Amino acid sequence: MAVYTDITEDELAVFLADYDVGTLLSYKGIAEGVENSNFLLHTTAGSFILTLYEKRVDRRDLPFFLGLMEHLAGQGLNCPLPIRKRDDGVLSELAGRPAAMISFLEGMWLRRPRAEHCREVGAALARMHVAGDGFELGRANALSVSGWRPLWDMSRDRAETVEPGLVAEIERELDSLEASWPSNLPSGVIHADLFPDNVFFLGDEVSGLIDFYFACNDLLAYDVSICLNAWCFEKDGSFNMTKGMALLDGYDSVRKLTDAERVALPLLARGSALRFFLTRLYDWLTTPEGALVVKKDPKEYLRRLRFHRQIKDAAEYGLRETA
Ligand SMILES: Nc1ncnc2c1ncn2[C@@H]1O[C@H](COP(=O)(O)OP(=O)(O)O)[C@@H](O)[C@H]1O
Ligand SMILES: N[C@@H](CCOP(=O)(O)O)C(=O)O
Repeated sequence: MAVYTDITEDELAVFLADYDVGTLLSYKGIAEGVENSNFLLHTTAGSFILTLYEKRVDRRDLPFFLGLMEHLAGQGLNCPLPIRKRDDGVLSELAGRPAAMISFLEGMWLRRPRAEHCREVGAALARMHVAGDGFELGRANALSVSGWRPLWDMSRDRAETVEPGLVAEIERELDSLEASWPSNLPSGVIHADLFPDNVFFLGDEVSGLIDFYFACNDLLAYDVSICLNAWCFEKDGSFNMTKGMALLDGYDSVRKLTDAERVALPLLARGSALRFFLTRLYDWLTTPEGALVVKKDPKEYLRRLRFHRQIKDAAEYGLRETA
């Protein structure tokens, strides 16, 4: 589910009066998503997504997220375009929440992506990295290395209920990552959550990227490692090297990874596996039973983290030698 805040037709009519989007024909809540409340609106001018930003989104970040989508769309990337109000602003308020409308993208996300889709995603990620160049606003990544220990501290006391021995293992991992995390790799605007549910396809081609609400400035190759984690493991937990190769080839076809990025990839993949493990662990331990949100299994990312620890060279992900 992701309709935490419901809206009435009357509230919506008042909200829409600030926009030049024709007359409302219908609206409905969208069940998918985790963070915010989303509605699909049909008006005489077309289809739109209305998002009410919920408590985990800091409203001070909204100009970055909305400005970024506008910048990327302006660079030709297929992503939602925030709809401007009559007064030219993009941010509004509805039912006591910050709210915005963005353009509706056609397509659907793939439940069972294949290697050719991974190639497409790699290329789309690289296009986003290139398109992000020149975006004038900045946002630090609260979920990078300096954010992991505070996040862990919020779950630490109950972590062993998930798996005995976890406290010692995660503390060793944090010590190791904190001591060796790179800072001198190419950086820029990253999506930071480019999971299959945030990439739309029409047929076998990417039709759009959505959900920029974790986007920030960070290492570009960290974003690549997030995609390796999110796209290239099978349901049984095994890494699919064909998918890894396709994703990295796709990325390289648009933006070549530097030698330093290639060397750092296993370390970055450990970090990104830990990042999703930690947020899932927190949600796992704090989401009340019976809540309508689907809890994601933290152990899935613990297994990935353990896998990456064994990797000595990015060639094991399918990364080819540079020509
Ligand atoms: N621009 C868009 N065009 C079409 N559908 C969208 C768009 N943005 C969001 N959606 C729909 O809303 C769902 C939730 O959006 P998402 O941004 O992932 O929410 P959350 O940030 O709450 O996780 C998506 O899975 C998709 O079905
Ligand atoms: N991709 C994250 C959770 C964030 O969900 P989203 O619906 O905002 O993409 C995970 O899988 O842990």
